[in-house]
Amino acid sequence: MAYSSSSMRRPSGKSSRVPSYSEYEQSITAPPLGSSCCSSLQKEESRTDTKAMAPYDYAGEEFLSIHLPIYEFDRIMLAVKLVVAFVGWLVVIPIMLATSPASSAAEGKKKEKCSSSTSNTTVSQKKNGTTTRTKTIKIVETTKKKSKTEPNGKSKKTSIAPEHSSKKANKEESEEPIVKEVSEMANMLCILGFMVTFLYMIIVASPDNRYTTRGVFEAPLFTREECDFLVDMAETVAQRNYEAASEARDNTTIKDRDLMMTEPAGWQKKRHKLYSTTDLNVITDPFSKTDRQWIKEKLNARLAPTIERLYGVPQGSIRANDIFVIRYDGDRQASLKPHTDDGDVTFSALLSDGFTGGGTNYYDRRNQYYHTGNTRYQPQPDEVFAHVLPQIGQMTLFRSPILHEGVQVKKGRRYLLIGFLSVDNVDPWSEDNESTGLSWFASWFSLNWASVRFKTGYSSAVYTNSKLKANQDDWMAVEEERDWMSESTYIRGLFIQFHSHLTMLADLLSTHFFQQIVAANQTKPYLENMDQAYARRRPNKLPSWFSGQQIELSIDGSFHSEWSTRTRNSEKFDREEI
Ligand SMILES: O=C(O)CCC(=O)C(=O)O
Ligand SMILES: [Fe+2]
Repeated sequence: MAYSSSSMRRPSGKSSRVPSYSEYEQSITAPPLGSSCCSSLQKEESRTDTKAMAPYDYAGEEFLSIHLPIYEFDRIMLAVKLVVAFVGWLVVIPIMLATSPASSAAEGKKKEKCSSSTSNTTVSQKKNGTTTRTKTIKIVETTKKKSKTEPNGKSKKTSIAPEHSSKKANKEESEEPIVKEVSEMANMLCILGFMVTFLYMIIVASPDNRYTTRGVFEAPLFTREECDFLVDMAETVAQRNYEAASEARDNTTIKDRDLMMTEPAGWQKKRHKLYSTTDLNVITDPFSKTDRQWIKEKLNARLAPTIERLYGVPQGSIRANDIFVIRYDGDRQASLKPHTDDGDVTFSALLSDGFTGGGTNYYDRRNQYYHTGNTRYQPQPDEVFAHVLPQIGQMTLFRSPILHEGVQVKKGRRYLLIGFLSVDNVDPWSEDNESTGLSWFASWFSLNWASVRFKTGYSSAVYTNSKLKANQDDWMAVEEERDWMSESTYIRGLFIQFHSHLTMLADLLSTHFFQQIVAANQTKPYLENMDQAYARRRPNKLPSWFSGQQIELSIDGSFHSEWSTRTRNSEKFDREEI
């Protein structure tokens, strides 16, 4: 079975409206499954330039149980629809709505004179003794002097031309302009109509929103054996932490040493300030270089292409804010309250089974907005739109602003590998903030993305402000360091308003759904397929899973801060070269 055979690309019975795919397939020659290149770690030399690759050549496509958008094609269609909406609302409909002045022919002539001598801005007219503001658009109809003129002064044969061409028309002696006018009210309605259409298309009809805002997706990430391996890896790291904490005398040499010594020993308990989990971060906790390499290769081969295919973002635009293993125990930390994550996309892979309870609840927050004034509104159980209890090795992928909670584990242990990911429009590691190739439709025109960026803008403004205040005696005097964002509380206020309103819009307008994109019983062949494809053709730009965990980008794409984890561990970072 060749993985890229065209008949396998789409599940049978699904519409195939994608001309671009046939081109993609022609450019791919795939060795059959089971050929020798199975280890992604050993086959670096077999990787070839990916420039010839199709943008959405996704190895696991044959296992998909849903029809994913063809982003390039759909975005072009969206752009075409936006242009049509623009022309329709702002040109065609105003022309259709334009009427001749309802006044007498003589008055009409007077008006013509007036209009031809003024630009197409608003003018005032005296009507019944009152002054009314009129005419933002004028449409000039020209007629031959000698042509038959109807009693109402309208020409039988008319040609419609915008007002700016009236000069030309006037030059021709034989022509006499008749001005049609669009009332201010009709104009406003057209502009409003365009704005509503524009927002509808961007919010609801864009592939980047339709499939991503409030959808929760499930797909395989690890085999059972790999999950066991990861759990062992995490417990070994915890053991290392515990030993180091035992040797240390107090909290000064090891942060939160006392907590580290409490059960489960060696696990962090206060790493996340607001919604603390019992966890181990792959960077700041002592995972070995081999451990990290192993995780990185799996994420490169399986997670990155899935995110790219699902959300329509280039792999090089993905950067992890935080990747960690989390542990719930029925008799210790057993749950996590409803919250949203710090990033654009979250992945969460289940690494264990044999526990009771657990799973993740995803909330539809729409009701929350109807409880106006109740800022402490608690999400209600009936607002859960998905309770996801996957099989071991399966991951869920969702946009981080979706409200979710870790459901209480009643008995046993539940381990997860979790990542909060950012999708960047500039490459933070390039010298000159190079573009990552992220489309506008997947970024500023995507409600979730834009909403998260505005939050980043807010925190970067607050950060800059507080840093300057802390570091400078007279911070107001440090002209060159102050930036426009840190200057104004209004700007910061605006950022936070944009953030919460865009999140609210996405909550209100998006379809909430859960979708298993690859069936759990396909885990083995699916993962093999993904690994082989990765071994054959590694993309030019890969996500930044590790180094990216320490930085934040400000809204304009420049670096704005380092996480304390980086600051505390800079030596280790340099040494490990991750
Ligand atoms: O336990 C879960 O499934 C959710 C965990 C989570 O949301 C988090 O760690 O941010
Ligand atoms: Fe979370």
